Amino acid sequence: MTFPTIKQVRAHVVRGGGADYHDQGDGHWIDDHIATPMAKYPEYRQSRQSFGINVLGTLVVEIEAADGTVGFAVTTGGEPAAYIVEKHLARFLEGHSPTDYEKIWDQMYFGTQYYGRKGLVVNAISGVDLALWDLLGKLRREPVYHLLGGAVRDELSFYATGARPDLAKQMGFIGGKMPLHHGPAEGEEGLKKNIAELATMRERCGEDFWLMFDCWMALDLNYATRLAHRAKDYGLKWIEEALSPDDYWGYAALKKAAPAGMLVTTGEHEATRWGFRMLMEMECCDIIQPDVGWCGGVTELLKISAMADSRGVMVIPHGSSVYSYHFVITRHNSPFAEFLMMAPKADQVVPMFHPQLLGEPVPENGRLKATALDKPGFGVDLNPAVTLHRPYTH
Ligand SMILES: C[C@H](O)[C@H](O)CC(=O)C(=O)O
Ligand SMILES: [Mg+2]
Repeated sequence: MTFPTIKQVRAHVVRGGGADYHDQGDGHWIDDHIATPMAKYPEYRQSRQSFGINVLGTLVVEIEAADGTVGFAVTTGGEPAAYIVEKHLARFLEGHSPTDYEKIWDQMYFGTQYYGRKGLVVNAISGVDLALWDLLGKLRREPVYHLLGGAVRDELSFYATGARPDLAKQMGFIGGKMPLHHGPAEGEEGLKKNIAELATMRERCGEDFWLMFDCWMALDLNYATRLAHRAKDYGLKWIEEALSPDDYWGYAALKKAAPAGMLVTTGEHEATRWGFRMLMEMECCDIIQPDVGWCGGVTELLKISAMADSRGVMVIPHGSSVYSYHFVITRHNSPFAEFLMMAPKADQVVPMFHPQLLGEPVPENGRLKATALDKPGFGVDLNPAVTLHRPYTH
């Protein structure tokens, strides 16, 4: 069977929400005094945008085949990632078959290894990889989840990330992950406030609802251990990304020091099979949370997930919208998924990558049927109302 070869790869930049979900307007819960590694500087404590969390914007990668079919994907990376895609990665695709995604991934990774390996470059590689899977699905007229082995369950169930787990419970989600608002620089007072917020949510949500803290790399081992032990009284299910992603030793120690039954999770800022191998071999966590648009794309996630499965580690991707949904539905060791509440007050369900995608499915009553994914590729279109800017060509 012959497939049309890849004619052109294009990279665009878009501002305003979407895959760069931290790029929101004023008054959004996601930018309201959240603990970060920059919170030790008082001038950067109130707003993550103040230190540049949204500086990159969304990267849109389009891959056009010789027959005119276009696959696309969105991720974070903006203009610098667009440069890498156009000036460096495109050469490994154009003129080749879209079925050769293993070879293409290998060439993208090893062709950039001398300046890449993690972060922005792997975001760019992920964007290309996801656009390639979208193209393959469109050419084969099948949803990506069919190409990954098919659904292992009829529906996805979701926990919600946002400032209002109590509202998430009413909306049918299985749990609520709250941002941690105060880090070590705010001392004992801040720690008490964190615990008070958890206590309030436990009171409102009842005993059995999952409650988690997202610590966004903000803590040190001592603070994280103390937080975990105080949070145990309120049934905290997991403590997420407590430490720097480079501190594998700290995570291994935290996992040992955490109260029995409380899960330690991390990995949204980790990348590739080698990064996740480190997390797993060092026994850093109970759940790994690769972002599909940052870890290397679906091609790499398949390898990460197989490794995790063999060790009894769950893979619950960070955010990632449709790129997560098509993956999670195919994997036994990914029993549920994350839904990021992007409504400014976390009081209603809106598509995670709004407004960039058309047809982006959302959970109803905390669930999404596999059949909602039954469209070619990742099943979404680029919203024509969103302005694309192509800063580089090749
Ligand atoms: C809420 C967190 O600080 C962050 O914005 C999102 C995240 O880490 C997650 O969804 O997980
Ligand atoms: Mg997180």
